[in-house]
Amino acid sequence: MTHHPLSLRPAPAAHSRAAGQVGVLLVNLGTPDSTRYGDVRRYLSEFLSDRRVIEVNPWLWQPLLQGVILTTRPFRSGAAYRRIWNEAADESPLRTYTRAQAELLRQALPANGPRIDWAMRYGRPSIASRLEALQAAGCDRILVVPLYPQYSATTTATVNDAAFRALMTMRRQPALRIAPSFPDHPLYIEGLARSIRAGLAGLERPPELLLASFHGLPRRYVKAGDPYPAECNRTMLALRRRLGMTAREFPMTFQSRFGRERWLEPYTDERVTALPRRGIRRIAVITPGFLADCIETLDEIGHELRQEFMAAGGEEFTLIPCLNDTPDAIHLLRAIIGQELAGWA
Ligand SMILES: C=CC1=C(C)c2cc3[nH]c(cc4nc(cc5[nH]c(cc1n2)c(C)c5CCC(=O)O)C(CCC(=O)O)=C4C)c(C)c3C=C
Ligand SMILES: [Fe+2]
Ligand SMILES: [Fe+2]
Repeated sequence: MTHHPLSLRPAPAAHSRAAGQVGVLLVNLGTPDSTRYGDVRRYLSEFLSDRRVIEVNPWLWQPLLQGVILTTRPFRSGAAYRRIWNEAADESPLRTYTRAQAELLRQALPANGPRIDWAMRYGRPSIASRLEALQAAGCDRILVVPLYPQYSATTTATVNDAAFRALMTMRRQPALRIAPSFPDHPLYIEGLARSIRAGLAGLERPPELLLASFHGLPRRYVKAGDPYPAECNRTMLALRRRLGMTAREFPMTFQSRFGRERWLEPYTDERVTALPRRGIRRIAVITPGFLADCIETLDEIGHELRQEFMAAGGEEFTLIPCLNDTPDAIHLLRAIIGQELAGWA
């Protein structure tokens, strides 16, 4: 087993011309190139082969993944992506919003400020390709910002892995910083509170229950030390305090269970479909585990969960959007970048 890369890439030619600049790389999860079977399969294969995401012996997991899972799942996921696809730009919403966040940050920052770029952990543009582009543009100091409000080894840590793996092939590496998670950053909480007010403002009758649904995680990972649910709790404590609500009035649940083992509970779908029986027929759902709307929020909540709630006797289902490319999101990212570039910019 080699512990050093065998071929180190030559430093980019432009580097010597304009060195000394600071770069910022925003990174979100990823997305297939299209909704076609082959593209969705390739994307899911990369994602679900990440050993941070699936902690199962690859000798057991890979045959299962490359066999039954990747034969069937891309059809279901492809149909879901087709329902939410941004047809105008021919890309997924997560990609659209991540790019928009980067573009709006560029406009918001001074011309001599840091160079802003964006990448996806799985799919394109890859972290390695954008780190190289930043370096070629003269950035010898780069801040990586994983766009996950709450830390998890399955999301944040694997972004960091990919960034450092890209550096492994460079003879001349940039200095690298990683921004921490921001579960209860005052500007995140403020933005969420404002999005709730805006989301409910247009309704004829207020919902009987407001519920926060976070992406789930196998319980096994939490028992092994993943701090994700503690970070979700920090978001909820701060948001409830900000709104003057109790855990009963504003509960949290976990969505997106995958496979047979136990995930974080309560499960969003079970909790929501039980509500009409208890007389709760108008609900609003917010998803504070995501900075941008994606298949998990727009389709799993906005489409599937809505249908399940209505089929169970629900009457009104309101999905509150993520901060996406709103001024609140840009304000938050500016603050995080400013804070984490201290001493650099
Ligand atoms: C199977 C294991 C998975 C774990 C563990 C997991 C953790 C995790 N994921 C997010 C955020 C996102 N996940 C997204 C999609 C997605 N996630 C999984 C599986 C796990 N996630 C799958 C199979 C998929 C693909 C979608 C599908 O086929 O149904 C996305 C959206 C991507 C998009 O393009 O829209 C996000 C964002 C978090 C925050 C998290 C743990 C904390
Ligand atoms: Fe996920
Ligand atoms: Fe999901």
